[in-house]
Amino acid sequence: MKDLPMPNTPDTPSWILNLEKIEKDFVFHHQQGTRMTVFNGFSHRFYPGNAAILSGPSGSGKSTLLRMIYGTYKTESGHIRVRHQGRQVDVAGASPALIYALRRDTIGYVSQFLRVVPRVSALDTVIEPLLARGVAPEQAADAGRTLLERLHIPSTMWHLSATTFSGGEQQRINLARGFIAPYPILLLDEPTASLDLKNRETVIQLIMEALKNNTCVIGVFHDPADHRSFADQVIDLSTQPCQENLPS
Ligand SMILES: Nc1ncnc2c1ncn2[C@@H]1O[C@H](COP(=O)(O)OP(=O)(O)OP(=O)(O)O)[C@@H](O)[C@H]1O
Repeated sequence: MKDLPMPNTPDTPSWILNLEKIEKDFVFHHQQGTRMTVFNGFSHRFYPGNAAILSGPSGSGKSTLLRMIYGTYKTESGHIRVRHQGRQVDVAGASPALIYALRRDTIGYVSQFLRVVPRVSALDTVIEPLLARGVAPEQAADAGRTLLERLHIPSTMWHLSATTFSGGEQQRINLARGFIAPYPILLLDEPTASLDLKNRETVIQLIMEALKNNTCVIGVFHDPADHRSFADQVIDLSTQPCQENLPS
């Protein structure tokens, strides 16, 4: 798919992410080809410095939408247009190289669970996104230590692999990794689910700082207090059809 240059005119769109008529089905080949439609022509525009919360009942497609924007799930049809390094690109149909570049420079993602790598220290896990951008290791390590301190991970744990960390500790490593590099778009999938009050407050602070830096934050948060504290808009996905279509 060809990338479009960003038009440099007064009409330049101010959106950072533009979902156009996206469709997503899951097909269960081992169950007589049962097809489940999660998105059926969903469109929405997202803006820099804006926080959007995805809401809707369990199964309405909140995580699926984040994974489609991040390029983890394929989009059946429609477009996921992103402003990336002065160009307009489409995640739907993007090459693996473009997905890699988008994830390095433009779209950050904090999933519900940390993918723990054995024998890699917590600090190295956290600073990897900065190293991928060419930041000097000592500068990256300083930034990593600052974030780990803010998220109350004791310094005695920084050089251990997160394999044996508790669920909440792993989630904080995941958050530190997600917030260490600035991204124009930051996707957060229930990032505060297993955190205590003190750490939840730190995460809200980090989100507010990202918003001030013009990041567009799109997230799933179940606590209405989170919605009130920073959300500019709540997008209700419950109106999206979630249907099972048996093959005829
Ligand atoms: N990889 C997959 N294969 C098959 N079905 C999937 C897959 N991922 C998601 N689904 C289905 O898509 C629907 C939406 O799932 P999703 O996880 O996006 O919902 P959600 O709104 O995030 O739910 P929750 O609030 O429970 O986390 C669900 O019915 C789910 O079973």
